[in-house]
Amino acid sequence: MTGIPKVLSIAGTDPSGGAGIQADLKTFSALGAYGMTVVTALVAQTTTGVRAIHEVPAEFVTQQLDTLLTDVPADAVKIGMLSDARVTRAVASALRIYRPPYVVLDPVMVAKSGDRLLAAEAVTSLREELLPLADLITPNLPEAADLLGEPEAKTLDEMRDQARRLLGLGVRRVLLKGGHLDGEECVDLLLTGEEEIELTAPRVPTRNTHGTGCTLSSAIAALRPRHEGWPDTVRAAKDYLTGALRAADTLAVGHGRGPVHHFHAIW
Ligand SMILES: Nc1ncnc2c1ncn2[C@@H]1O[C@H](COP(=O)(O)OP(=O)(O)OP(=O)(O)O)[C@@H](O)[C@H]1O
Ligand SMILES: Cc1ncc(CO)c(N)n1
Repeated sequence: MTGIPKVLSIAGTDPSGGAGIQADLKTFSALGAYGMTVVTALVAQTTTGVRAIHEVPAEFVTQQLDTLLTDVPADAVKIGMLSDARVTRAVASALRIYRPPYVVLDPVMVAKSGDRLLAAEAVTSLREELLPLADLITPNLPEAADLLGEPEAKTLDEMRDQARRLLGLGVRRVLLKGGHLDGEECVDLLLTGEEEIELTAPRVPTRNTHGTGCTLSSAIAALRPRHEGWPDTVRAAKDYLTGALRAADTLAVGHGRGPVHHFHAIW
């Protein structure tokens, strides 16, 4: 496409600015996209964890989506925290109506602090209604295990098997993130149905990793309209994230796991 891509994040909030919709907007701006948002939940959280969640009624999520998308079509959509099954279904129904060209689904379930961001009973709706509408899903290892109803992968080989089984659930492409495994490198696996690609980045020695998942999926959505294909886009997005992680220690935000630092990159 030509021009500036208009990219929509459908997600929850983070007042500390490190994760959720705030991280998504920072990522969109840093990568030269025009950011838009539909809020699914207000979350009282910071670098130390989640204190409370105030859910947005599903009807109001639909109202936000209709109001926005009848005026401004999105060139790409990133979906993050959905909170419950009704919101999940509301988002699925809007995707069927408005058919944005690229849909990146980060199946957010549990925050790094261990707090649930998606009701356990909503996993079925996520799997059955939303997964088939996504062009790419970006689960971490616990999320992949939950979607498959299996134990978490502990090795790269187990990751590969699970990524293949996720494709079997009817999703078009899977980026299985290996950030939770140990090792000097962070290896993610991209399965497109045609190719299986290992994406490797050096593990940045920092405890400031709040918002890595949000940043990666947003970077993919921001970059996809201007890149050739998914492998190219995902590589560029991972490079952006690694840079933001390397810059994380220049920030000193909060008493827990601090956020990554978004700066204006050349794309
Ligand atoms: N210390 C690190 N250095 C480099 N890359 C990392 C590091 N930690 C995570 N990553 C990368 O960050 C991305 C997100 O990985 P992770 O598996 O941590 O996702 P996540 O658990 O969904 O994140 P979040 O908790 O923010 O939702 C992946 O590409 C992963 O490889
Ligand atoms: C709103 C929100 N979305 C996603 C995450 C990822 O952990 C978070 N902490 N908060």
